[in-house]
Amino acid sequence: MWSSSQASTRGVVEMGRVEAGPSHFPKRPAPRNPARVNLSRIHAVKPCSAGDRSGISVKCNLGWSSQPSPDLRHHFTGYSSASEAVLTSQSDLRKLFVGNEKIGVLLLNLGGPETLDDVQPFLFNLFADPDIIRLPRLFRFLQKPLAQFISVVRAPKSKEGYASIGGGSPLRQITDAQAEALREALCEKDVPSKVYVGMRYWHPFTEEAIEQIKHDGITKLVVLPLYPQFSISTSGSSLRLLESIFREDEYLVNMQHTVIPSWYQREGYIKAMATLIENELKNFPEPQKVMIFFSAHGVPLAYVEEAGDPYKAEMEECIDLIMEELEKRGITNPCTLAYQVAGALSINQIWCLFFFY
Ligand SMILES: C=CC1=C(C)c2cc3[nH]c(cc4nc(cc5[nH]c(cc1n2)c(C)c5CCC(=O)O)C(CCC(=O)O)=C4C)c(C)c3C=C
Ligand SMILES: [Fe+2]
Repeated sequence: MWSSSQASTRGVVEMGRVEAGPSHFPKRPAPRNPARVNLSRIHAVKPCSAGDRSGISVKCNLGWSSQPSPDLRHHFTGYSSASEAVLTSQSDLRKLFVGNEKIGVLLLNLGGPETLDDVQPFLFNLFADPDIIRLPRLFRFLQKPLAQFISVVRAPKSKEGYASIGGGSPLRQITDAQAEALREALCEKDVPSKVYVGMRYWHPFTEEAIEQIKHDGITKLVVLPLYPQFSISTSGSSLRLLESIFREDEYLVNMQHTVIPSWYQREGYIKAMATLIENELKNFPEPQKVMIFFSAHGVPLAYVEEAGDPYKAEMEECIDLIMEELEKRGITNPCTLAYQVAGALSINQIWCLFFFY
């Protein structure tokens, strides 16, 4: 059941419009004491009215209050009880109906080149994203030429990396497997749903997934970025794109939808991470003497310090939770966290690049 305390916690999301741009981020770190939010408890759904063309609204772990009006609490409650349908195959859409509703889940991810020939165009898409390379307003017209330049320069090094892991990114395959596992799990919970994959920078593009969602006549959509922690450069970028697609589209604006902006604090995730570490430690002759080294992707300092990106705070809190879980299991190893060099480029670094090449 919905309660006001749940509604004001992190991860409880109200949808109707996506507001994922940096300008919407409060300039403070994410609050501590996260709530463990259950997917089956998504309740704060705000349908868009026909007149509301503003897209999707993410009331997320950024400390915004998300008090749904009482009549909106019921939007998802019918799902588990009303689902007589048994979904046996993604393609059998007749079995997707729950009452009069067809439920979809859209998994968002980065995407990756599938072959070495894809590397340069993939990099172009990535660097053309203003959430990855942020240029001052005056220089925005340079975004695409710059993306072309950097992608061509970067491609040989990137190709080496992808060649060393078999000639392409495994991300599509892994994400497809996650989608199928999620579909099966939802089916077992009597929530037959179709699960879509929308990548930001390579196939299947988010736009392609959205076309499929419309074609399938989905009436309720859950949007789940596959990044456990929220960052402007990852989930934020995908949600911002989604916002622009929704804003332009009558069908989507009228479709009920909800977003899970981050899920790093979910019990299942924390326990899974702890189990991975616990099992890995067993490979050492003296496990208690091992330092646990967490390696996270870096993001530009300005995102965290100026735009209020909650990524660093969420990452550190996530690690605290994993370490607490390990402690409960009697594992008290020391740990450290390092951020990999963020590829993000500031305008100064871009000038250096031009100068250097
Ligand atoms: C240039 C800026 C970049 C920022 C900011 C950034 C943030 C960021 N990225 C991930 C996760 C992944 N990134 C991946 C590839 C990748 N990322 C960048 C640049 C930035 N990332 C580049 C140039 C590339 C291409 C590879 C390369 O040339 O090094 C991937 C791999 C995708 C795949 O092919 O499977 C992931 C995963 C996070 C989590 C993040 C911020 C939090
Ligand atoms: Fe990246």
